[in-house]
Amino acid sequence: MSVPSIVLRNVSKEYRRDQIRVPVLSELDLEVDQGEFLALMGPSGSGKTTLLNLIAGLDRPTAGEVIVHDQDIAQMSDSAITRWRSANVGFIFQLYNLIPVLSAVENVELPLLLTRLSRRQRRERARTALRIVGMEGREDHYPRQLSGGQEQRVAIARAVVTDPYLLVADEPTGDLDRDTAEEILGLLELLHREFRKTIVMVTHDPLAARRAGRLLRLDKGRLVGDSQSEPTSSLEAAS
Ligand SMILES: Nc1ncnc2c1ncn2[C@@H]1O[C@H](COP(=O)(O)OP(=O)(O)OP(=O)(O)O)[C@@H](O)[C@H]1O
Repeated sequence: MSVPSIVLRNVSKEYRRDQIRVPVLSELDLEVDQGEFLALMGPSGSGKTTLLNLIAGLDRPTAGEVIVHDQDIAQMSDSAITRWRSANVGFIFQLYNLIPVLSAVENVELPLLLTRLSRRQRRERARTALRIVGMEGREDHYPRQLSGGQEQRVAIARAVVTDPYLLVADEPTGDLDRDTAEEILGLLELLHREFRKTIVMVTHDPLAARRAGRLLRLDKGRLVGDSQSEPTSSLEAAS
């Protein structure tokens, strides 16, 4: 069961602003097992989003290796990494990032435009994804007609519609009230438990972090803690 699917070895990341080097992550080692649900916490500016972007192949380290399923994604060409990302990673953001002029089902279909699926197959898959996140019957609604929690459900459907093995979530409940946040966390748990998705979630919310199987803390670009949190069993919110 504990097969590391993501391995970061001696990873450092710095940005350059004008001539000034801004070190963000330093000599970081991390293993994430296949099917693990990992939460990342830490003060603002500690490098959480930077680390998430490296894991998801959105950015490259300045030094070190980022090995995902035995491939060093830091060494891939830009086009290879784009293909890899669209097949393997689903993204969930704090502010949902839905396209306002597209309906729920059209938003969910977007990642499938890069595949060879027919229009009909795309629509079918998008409907299935919406059903899984509890949005059956809302396929033709536009984002402005949905609540924040419903928008996030649609965004999660869009993240899973290509059946990626990895979901990265950056503050997925940051803009939601407590009850809605719990529903969204229940949905992430469902995807983790029932669909065996590996999930890496950045959060400032200790209650959200507790839903994950493991919690890591970043401080000034270094991983400072590694604790098992108590998994919860509330799947009812997603049913
Ligand atoms: N593209 C960039 N160019 C230059 N500096 C950057 C860039 N992206 C991030 N940084 C800097 O890297 C540091 C870490 O940023 P990051 O967004 O990873 O932190 P974070 O822990 O996710 O913060 P928050 O909790 O506020 O979202 C910050 O000092 C930020 O200003």
